Amino acid sequence: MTFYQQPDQAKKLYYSKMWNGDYRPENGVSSSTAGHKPNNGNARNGVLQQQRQQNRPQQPQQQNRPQKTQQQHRQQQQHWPQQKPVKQLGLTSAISLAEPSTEELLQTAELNKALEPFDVFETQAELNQRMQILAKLNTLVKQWIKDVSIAKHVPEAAAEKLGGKVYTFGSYRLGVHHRGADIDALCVAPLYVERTDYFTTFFELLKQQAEVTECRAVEEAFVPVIKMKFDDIEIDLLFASLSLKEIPDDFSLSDNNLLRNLDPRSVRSLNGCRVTDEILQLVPNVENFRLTLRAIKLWAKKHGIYSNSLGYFGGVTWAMLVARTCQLYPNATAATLVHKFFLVFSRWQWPHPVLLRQPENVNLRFPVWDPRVNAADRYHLMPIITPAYPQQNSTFNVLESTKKVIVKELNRGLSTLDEIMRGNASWNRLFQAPSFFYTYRHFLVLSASSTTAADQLEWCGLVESRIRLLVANLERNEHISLARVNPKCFDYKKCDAKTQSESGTPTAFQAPFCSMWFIGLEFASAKNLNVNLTACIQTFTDQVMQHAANINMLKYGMQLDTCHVKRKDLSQYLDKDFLKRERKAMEQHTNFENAISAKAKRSSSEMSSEEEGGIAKKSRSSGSEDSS
Ligand SMILES: Nc1ncnc2c1ncn2[C@@H]1O[C@H](COP(=O)(O)OP(=O)(O)OP(=O)(O)O)[C@@H](O)[C@H]1O
Ligand SMILES: [Mg+2]
Ligand SMILES: [Mg+2]
Repeated sequence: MTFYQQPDQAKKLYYSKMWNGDYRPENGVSSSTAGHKPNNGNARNGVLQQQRQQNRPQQPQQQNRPQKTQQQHRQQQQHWPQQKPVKQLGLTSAISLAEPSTEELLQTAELNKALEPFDVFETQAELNQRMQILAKLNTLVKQWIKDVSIAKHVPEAAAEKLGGKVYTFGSYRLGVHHRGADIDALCVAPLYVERTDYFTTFFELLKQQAEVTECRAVEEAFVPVIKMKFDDIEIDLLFASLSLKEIPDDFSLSDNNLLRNLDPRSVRSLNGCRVTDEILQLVPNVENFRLTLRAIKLWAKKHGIYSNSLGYFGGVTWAMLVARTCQLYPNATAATLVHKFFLVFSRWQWPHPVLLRQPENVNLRFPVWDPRVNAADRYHLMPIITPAYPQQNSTFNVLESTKKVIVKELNRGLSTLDEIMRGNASWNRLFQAPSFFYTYRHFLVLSASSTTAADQLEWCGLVESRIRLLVANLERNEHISLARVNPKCFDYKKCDAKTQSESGTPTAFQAPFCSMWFIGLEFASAKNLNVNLTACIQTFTDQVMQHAANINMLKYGMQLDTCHVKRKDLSQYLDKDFLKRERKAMEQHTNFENAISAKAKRSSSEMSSEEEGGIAKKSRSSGSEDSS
C-alpha cells in the first residue's frame, strides 16, 4: 500500500511518530566512512578558487601538503575517534565523511570551467553595480522613513535616528546568482511606517527615480511586493514594519521574538531573509555549497524544471536540496556533491519531507507546515521544508505531473553523472537537455495578449502564476498521460508566422503584445487521439478571467487563448531557425544517449550497496531522522 492510499488517520499517526523521532535510524556513520578525517574544507576551496583566479592548471591540494607516510596515515586512522568531534549539521549523521581524492578535486576544477560559458559567474564590475544599486536603495529607504515619520508628527531629531534598512535574500544573498538574475530584497522599517505608506509614498518615490523602470506594485499577493528594474537589474522589494522604534544598521532578523505581534504579511516577507540566513548557517562548507548549487540550478533551468509558480522547484527549493546533500557529505567537493545530489534525490522516497534541521517549537501561532496538525499538509507531494520559523513547504505548487517530470529528470541526471564520473562524458553533458519541442508530438499553445507593454507585463505575470491550474485540469483527463509545461515564455512575433493561415489564427495572436507558453502532451493511448479538451481549457480560461476581474486587474484588450498544435505546425508560432537549432540539438542528444546506454549496459553503477542502503534509510525515515 502506498503512502497516499493510507487512510487519513494512519497518515496522522505516521507523522506523529515521525515528528517524535520514533523512526529515527540508529546513529553513527556507516563503516565506509571510518578512518576519514573531517575537515572544514575551507582551505581546500580557497586553493581551488585561487587557482581559478590565477587561471593556471589545477593543482590538487594534496600536492601542497607534506607527504605522509603510510604509517602516519594508519596512526591517524587509529587516532581518529579521539580527534576533534564531527559537528553534525542537519538532523542525522553524515552518510560519508570522506575527503576528496585528487581526481575529485580535478573534477571540481573541470566543473568550474564548464560553468563559465553559461553566464553563471558575474564579473567584478557587475557585482559592483549590484552593490551600488543596493546602496542607493538603502539611502532612499532611510530618507523615506524619515520623511514619512516627520509627516506623522515624529519630532525631527527622533526621525533622524529611526534608521531602516534594506536586507537582501534569495540567490543574491546566497552568493549563487547568475548574470541577469534578480535581486530579492526586503525593506525593514520601524513601527511608525506602515505597509500602506510603502505602497503609496515609497512606490511613488521609486517611480520618480531616473534609474527605475517597469515599476509595479503587487500589493494583494501572498507576499506583497514592489517589482521594478533598477539600472536594468530586476528587483523584488518586499516590506516589513517591525514593532520597534528604531532599526539600526547592524540589526539582525534572526530572533523569533521579532515576529511577535506582527501581521502575517510582514512575517511572510521576513521569511525569505530568515530562511536564506539559516541555509547558510546549516551547510558545512559554504563555498562547496555554492558551486554545487550553481551547477544544479543551471541543470534544472536547462531541463525545464526551474520554476516554483509552474509547479517545479524554484531557487530556494534547489538550495535546500543541495544544502541537505552537503550535510550528508560534509567534506565532499562540488563535483562529488553534484553526483551525490542526484544519488540522494533520485532515490528519495517522496512524500517523506526534506528538512535541514529540527523544526523549532515556537508558539507564536503562525501557520507552519505540520502534517500532524494540518490535514492539507499530508497531501503535499514533495515536501521540502524551509528551516526558519514559521517553517513552510516550499513546494506546495507541485502537481502529480510536475512531480513525475522532476523525478524523471533526477533519474536522468544520475545516469549522466555516472557517465561523467566514469570519464565517459564531460560536464557539458549535464547542461544539455533534449529539445522540448522534439520530445512531444502534440502541444497546447497558451497565449496571453494585451494592447500595451505595461498591461502585458502584469497580464503575463498573472497568467503564468495560474498555468498550473490548466496542467492540473489536464492531468485529471483520463486520455492524457502527461502534460508538461515548458517554463520558458516566448514572444509571438508576427514575422515568424510565415505560413500562418488567416482563418486558423486565434484572435490573441493579432494583438500588439502576445506571449506564449507551450505544454507538451502525451496521450494515454496512441490510437485514440480524438480527445476533446475544450472543457479543460474553458474551465481554466474562466478561472483566470474571473480571478483577474476579482483583483481588478482585467483591462480592455487582455485575452487568453489556448489551442492544440501538432509538432509539424510549430513553425506557425516559433522562429524557424530556432526550431532548426532545436532539431539539431535533439539529434545530437539522441546519438549521445544511444552511445551511453550501450556503454552503461557494460558497466553498472559505482555506488556501493552499503551507501545505497544508507540513502534509502535517510530517505525512508527522513521525516523521522530529520525532524526527530
Ligand atoms: N515557494 C517558496 N517558498 C518559500 N520561500 C520562497 C518560495 N519562493 C520564493 N521564496 C523566497 O523568495 C526568495 C527569492 O525567490 P526567487 O524566485 O527570486 O528565487 P532565488 O532563490 O532568488 O533564485 P533566482 O536566482 O532564480 O532568482 C527565495 O530565495 C525564498 O527565500
Ligand atoms: Mg531571486
Ligand atoms: Mg525574486
